Amino acid sequence: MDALRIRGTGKPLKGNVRISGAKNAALPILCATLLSDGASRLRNVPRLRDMETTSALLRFLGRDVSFDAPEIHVAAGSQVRPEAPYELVKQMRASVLVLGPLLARFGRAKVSLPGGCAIGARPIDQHLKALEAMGANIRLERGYVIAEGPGGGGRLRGAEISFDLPTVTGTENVMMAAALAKGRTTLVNCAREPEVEELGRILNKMGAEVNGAGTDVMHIVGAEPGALAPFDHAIIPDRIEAGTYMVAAAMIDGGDVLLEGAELRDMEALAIKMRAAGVEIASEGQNVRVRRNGPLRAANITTAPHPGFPTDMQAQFLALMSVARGESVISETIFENRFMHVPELQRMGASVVVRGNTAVVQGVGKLYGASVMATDLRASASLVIAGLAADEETEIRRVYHLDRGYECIEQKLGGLGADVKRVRGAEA
Ligand SMILES: CC(=O)N[C@H]1[C@@H](OP(=O)(O)OP(=O)(O)OC[C@H]2O[C@@H](n3ccc(=O)[nH]c3=O)[C@H](O)[C@@H]2O)O[C@H](CO)[C@@H](O)[C@@H]1O
Ligand SMILES: C=C(OP(=O)(O)O)C(=O)O
Repeated sequence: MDALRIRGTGKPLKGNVRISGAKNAALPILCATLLSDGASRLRNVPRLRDMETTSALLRFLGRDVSFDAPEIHVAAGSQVRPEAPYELVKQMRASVLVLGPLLARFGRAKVSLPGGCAIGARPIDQHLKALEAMGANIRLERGYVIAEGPGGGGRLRGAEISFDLPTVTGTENVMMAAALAKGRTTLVNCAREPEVEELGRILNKMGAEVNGAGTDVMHIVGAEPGALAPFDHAIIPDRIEAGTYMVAAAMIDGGDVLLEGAELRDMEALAIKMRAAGVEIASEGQNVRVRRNGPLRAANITTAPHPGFPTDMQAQFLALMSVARGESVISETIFENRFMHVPELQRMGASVVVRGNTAVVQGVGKLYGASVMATDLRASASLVIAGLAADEETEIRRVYHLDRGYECIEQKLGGLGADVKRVRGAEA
């Protein structure tokens, strides 16, 4: 397994970094290609393990996929197998996003339950409840969701659905199902993430009628069977990757980084907290400038669905607060087990106490390089960020988590002056 070695140079990050396309936008959009035949082209796709996994899944389902980053081409193959096996789903929970499109398009789907993961249980009851409201018959058997359209494989019908809580992939799954359902679907209490809005744009490009994507109420009029068209689309920038570099730039006084192609509009909650901590954040044309000039102040955050503070930035912000002046309180309200980075950051000298869903961080003057273990994607990112500001060497093991979500991280950080090396086949 690969590891990353970071030598803390004490020097602030400086320079430009290009932000890649958004992983969490590309995933549902790739699944939306199942709704039509013909050849779709997706541009600005990041070179990530999750994109490889999705390509493998689409191939398994019978699609012809060629992935040559930053483009993916998907075309209909000769046969369809509406089944997502455990082997692929366990590598990436977002594989569950094939459920809605398969069911809507082919009248049936068999998709492995994703199972629990490091950050929480992550049930999919809201996805299933909504599809049932659209007429699907769903049963769980031997770890699989087995779903059929009404009357043993018929067409889903539009419905009125109110989610018990805003779920990102749940909203996306149901949007794709509604895009081919008969009649009109109303979705209430939808997730409002920019990636959901982006999926709405794609479905409209394909010929469905989606209104309100990006707000909490959506109306979708399904297209007739066979009427959705393939698409050509460039993915929006990855706000979580951008946010991660924003935090990295602020770790050491004097940091000055231009995030090329980042969209500040999608990162307001983070930017406000960064400014409260004393970091300058401003749009510069199509880019975002991050500058730290002076001490960092403690700031409290509470994660919340968009437009609130993103849970996917909590670990990185906590790493930042570990070197700020004073006490900050970090509350995680989305996932029940998303402080896995804390014990590793403690090994590096961070002073953090976790009680339930809250972490209280006392900023320290210095972090120390250590051997640490990545446990999930964003936890890994927080360890990288801490390693930048630590003395001597930090070795981060199990970087495969990081490779799910950060394209060329060692090159990108290297371009900003950091000393980061990948060690192939390091001890697990
Ligand atoms: C591929 C992708 O886009 N992943 C993102 C997506 O994950 P994902 O879509 O899995 O996260 P959700 O928005 O569904 O989860 C939000 C909360 O709802 C709960 N829940 C969800 C569905 C359900 O049927 N029942 C239920 O109880 C979850 O356990 C969690 O507590 O949104 C998360 C929250 O912003 C991000 O951290 C992930 O990076
Ligand atoms: C949790 C994440 O991804 P996933 O939903 O694919 O696990 C993430 O992107 O931070």
